[in-house]
Amino acid sequence: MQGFKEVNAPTITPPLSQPKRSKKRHTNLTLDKMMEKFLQQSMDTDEKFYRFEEQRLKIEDKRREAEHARELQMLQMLGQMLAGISSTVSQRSQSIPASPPRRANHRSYADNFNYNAMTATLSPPIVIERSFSLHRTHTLKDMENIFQLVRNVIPPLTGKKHKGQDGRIGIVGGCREYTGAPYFAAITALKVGADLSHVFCTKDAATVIKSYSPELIVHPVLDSPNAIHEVEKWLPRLHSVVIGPGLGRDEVLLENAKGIIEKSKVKGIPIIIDADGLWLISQQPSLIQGYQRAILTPNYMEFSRLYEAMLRDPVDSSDHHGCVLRLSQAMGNLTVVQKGERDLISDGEKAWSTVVDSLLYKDELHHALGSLSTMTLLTETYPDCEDCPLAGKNKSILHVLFTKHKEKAVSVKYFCDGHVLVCSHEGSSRRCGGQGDLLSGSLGVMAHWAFVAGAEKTNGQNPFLVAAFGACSLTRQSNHQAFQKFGRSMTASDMISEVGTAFNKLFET
Ligand SMILES: NC(=O)C1=CN([C@@H]2O[C@H](COP(=O)(O)OP(=O)(O)OC[C@H]3O[C@@H](n4cnc5c(N)ncnc54)[C@H](OP(=O)(O)O)[C@@H]3O)[C@@H](O)[C@H]2O)[C@@H](O)CC1
Ligand SMILES: Nc1ncnc2c1ncn2[C@@H]1O[C@H](COP(=O)(O)OP(=O)(O)OP(=O)(O)O)[C@@H](O)[C@H]1O
Repeated sequence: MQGFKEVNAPTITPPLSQPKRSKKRHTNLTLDKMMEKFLQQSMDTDEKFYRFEEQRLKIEDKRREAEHARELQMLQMLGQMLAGISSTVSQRSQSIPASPPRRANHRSYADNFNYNAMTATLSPPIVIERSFSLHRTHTLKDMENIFQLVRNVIPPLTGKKHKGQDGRIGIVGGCREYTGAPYFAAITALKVGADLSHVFCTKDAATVIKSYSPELIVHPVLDSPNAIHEVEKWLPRLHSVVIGPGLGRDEVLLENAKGIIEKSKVKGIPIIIDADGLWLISQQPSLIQGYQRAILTPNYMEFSRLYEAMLRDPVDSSDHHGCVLRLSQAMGNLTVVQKGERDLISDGEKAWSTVVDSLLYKDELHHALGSLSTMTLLTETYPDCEDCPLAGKNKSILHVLFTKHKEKAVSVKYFCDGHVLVCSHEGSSRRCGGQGDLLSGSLGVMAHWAFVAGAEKTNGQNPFLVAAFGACSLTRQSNHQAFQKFGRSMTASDMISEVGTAFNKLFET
């Protein structure tokens, strides 16, 4: 009260002539009125304040709604994108602006999509990441990205190098029956750009192979009693070994090849396993299982053999991508190149994609991701996730982590089929023998190049995937060029003559 009087003192002017009592009454009346007035003013002010506050909240709500709608829209885009990917067989058609690579894990592929910048700062950001298409198909831009990674790992030709620096490759194979295969692989390695190419073969194959080419260094040791030791002596000088072309199935030779693989693993040398080397692996997978510097290059037959040995199931002909992925995983994430009409390449890595959001309510989330009909809820156990409305979808995997009150999804993750890189570069319909040997020889060189190039050159990606893509496209391009010239009479030797120009066409631009 005291404060009230003081505050209002200047407005009170009681008449001086009035008796004390009535003056008091008058004063009381005035005070009552003033009190009433004050209360009224106070109420008005409060009302004004609340009206203003209400308006402010409305605006805030609208802003949130708009933001929310934007985020929902983005999730829908994601849904459409994934639905498109799973249903499209020939062309991926998104043209989402790529931001600097943001990898879901250390192996995920280029062109990750990061929508961070598209989200407002007021809400926790939505992050949609997807690793490089490594899925069914690629846009031209995606393909160009991988070609660029291959180009990055090719060592420049300079006057400062000495012989051997650009690659010393060993081919383990060549027996009485098969002399062409190791020759094709070894000469291709040279034509691609290796400096030295060694062939470790049996005694009776050696002279024949030497007669094909003076460029090759041929060691007639593979059937000698101390074969493993003889090859081991050379291993410190080799950058990679290709095991299998023309090796045959002789028990002694396979046993020696096994010993060479073991010695190479100890030295950490990249190993490419092809042809009869794959036969050996399908008998004893543990020999190479888990050695991630190995690349397996099976044709369809070799792939089936290995798949059945590892997964105890026949190949699922309706899911080639999944089979390649599973075989690679079963082998401990080795790089697998399944050769064929389209070469399928995988290191078994799955690509996590993530959507993070704190605004989406369950039903909205369900709606937004409704088009992800090819997805499955990840069966990871999140305590708050059991009544997730997205459960039961098939194919890829999704996990949703709700807040404590199960109202808002704070984290959504889905998963693509995994990394399956497809090389469908144009080759030809000619299927003469020896093309796989060209591939393994060129892969021997490219695996070394990519391996030593470092993560910066491969954009942090698995160098063996980059090498495999490079070797597959080169083989197919050589095939294409040779077929243009020779048609049905084209042979592996004709392809070898094209390796140089094919290489220039693809990589020296
Ligand atoms: N000039 C040389 O010296 C050359 C030597 N070479 C060397 O020969 C060795 C053995 O190699 P490989 O491929 O013939 O043996 P392997 O895997 O047992 O196949 C056997 C049978 O499997 C089938 N088949 C094959 N591919 C298939 C496919 N894609 N899709 C479906 N089926 C397929 C086909 O069966 P068919 O159709 O005859 O019934 C085939 O006959 C090895 O050391 C290699 O390096 C070669 O490099 C060539 C040049
Ligand atoms: N149907 C096809 N169409 C186009 N290219 C193909 C086809 N099949 C295989 N290729 C290409 O030929 C290359 C060799 O694959 P192929 O299946 O002939 O290997 P392989 O049987 O191991 O060969 P090799 O005769 O040397 O043992 C692969 O890189 C692949 O790109």
